[in-house]
Amino acid sequence: MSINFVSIIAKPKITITTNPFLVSSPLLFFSNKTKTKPSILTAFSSMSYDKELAAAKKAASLAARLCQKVQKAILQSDVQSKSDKSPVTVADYGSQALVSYVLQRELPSELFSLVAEEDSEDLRKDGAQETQERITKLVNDILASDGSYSDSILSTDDVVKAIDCGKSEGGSRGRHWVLDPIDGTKGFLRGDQYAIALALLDEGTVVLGVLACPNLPITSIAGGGSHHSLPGEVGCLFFSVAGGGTYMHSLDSSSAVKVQVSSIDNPEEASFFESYEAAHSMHDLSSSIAKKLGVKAPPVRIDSQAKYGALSRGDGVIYLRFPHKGYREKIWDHAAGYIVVAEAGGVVTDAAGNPLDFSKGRYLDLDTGIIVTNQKLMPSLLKAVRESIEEKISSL
Ligand SMILES: Nc1ncnc2c1ncn2[C@@H]1O[C@H](COP(=O)(O)OS(=O)(=O)O)[C@@H](OP(=O)(O)O)[C@H]1O
Ligand SMILES: [Mg+2]
Ligand SMILES: [Mg+2]
Ligand SMILES: [Mg+2]
Repeated sequence: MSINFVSIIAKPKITITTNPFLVSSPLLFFSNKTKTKPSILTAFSSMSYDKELAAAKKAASLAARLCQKVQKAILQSDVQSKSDKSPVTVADYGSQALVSYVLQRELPSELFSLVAEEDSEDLRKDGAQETQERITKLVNDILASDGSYSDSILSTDDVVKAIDCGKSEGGSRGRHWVLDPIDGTKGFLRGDQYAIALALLDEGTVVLGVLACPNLPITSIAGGGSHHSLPGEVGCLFFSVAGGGTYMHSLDSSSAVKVQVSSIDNPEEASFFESYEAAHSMHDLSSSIAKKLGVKAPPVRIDSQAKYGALSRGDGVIYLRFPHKGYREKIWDHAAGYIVVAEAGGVVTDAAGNPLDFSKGRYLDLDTGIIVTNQKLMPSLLKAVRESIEEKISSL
């Protein structure tokens, strides 16, 4: 059953559409070069983030459970709605509230700073009380099912406050958690891929990342260009700490395996990932780059940072992302994916080969786009990217 998006009628208040899980408002839709030096990495590798990692894994796993519950209900509902703008659902809010709350409960002694995608502006408007209550019930139900914090049941006010903890500006000083409560909301609504993406910045560097991908198959998706009707067991959690490698386990277990990016160095054998949504990345540009490189396989289009997770375990070798002119990338769309790939031996740069700099606040300032591959393929990929961009510019 396909779920389309809700058309946005210009009402300045929360639009609870016929789909009770989709919350949207016009305002909300608008809410939308520094390499990790080896010396810094070495310094971090001797630093322990054990407590933070355990808290982040717990937070992301519970948020994944909340999203799975809502996605099941969305897909069982018979609602058709439509929009060409960015959607938000009760699961985005619920996931953000849950992660914010769990991190603060698990790490009570730390100064808490969270840079996250959602805020409660629209939830505070007239008519949004019912939505607030639905989100609060979801959060309390997940906490109760886990048996955590049975001493406290959250009020709607607690939930709204937990969401609003995500307003931090981040930056190059101190520690900041970085969260995308549902990355790939459009994929989530289609029943496809999405991720709960949580990272920790320490002095401007990503030092920890957890990517929960509830719909990603446990086994490789290599060779499968389709994101639909995924067979077999699904639900993966990737996690990395700087200097410690990347690991993955099923969302239903905690027995982790170390993952590594593909070592393929012949582009003819390489496959590449790109956004499912053509509005999020220029598919014509990636196709010209792939052709120049000699890539034979068609692009694998999947939503969200699940692309970084899949690449970190070698399901594909290249990820190309070229937003249309004027779009500014946000740090929560890449921080967790970046460290998951980097710690698995991959390289993530902008289109000019500059490392991504997560220390500049809520946005990433970068040249043209983001490219990801293994160390061996990066030089030829950069050359193909440069040439294709030059050709595109001269053809305009
Ligand atoms: N115009 C435009 N260009 C580039 N990127 C955009 C654009 N609009 C949105 N976004 C962001 O894309 C996030 C979804 O990630 P992907 O693009 O990898 O997924 S998808 O395949 O396109 O669905 C998506 O993340 P979520 O909002 O968390 O779903 C957005 O932050
Ligand atoms: Mg969004
Ligand atoms: Mg996102
Ligand atoms: Mg999101």
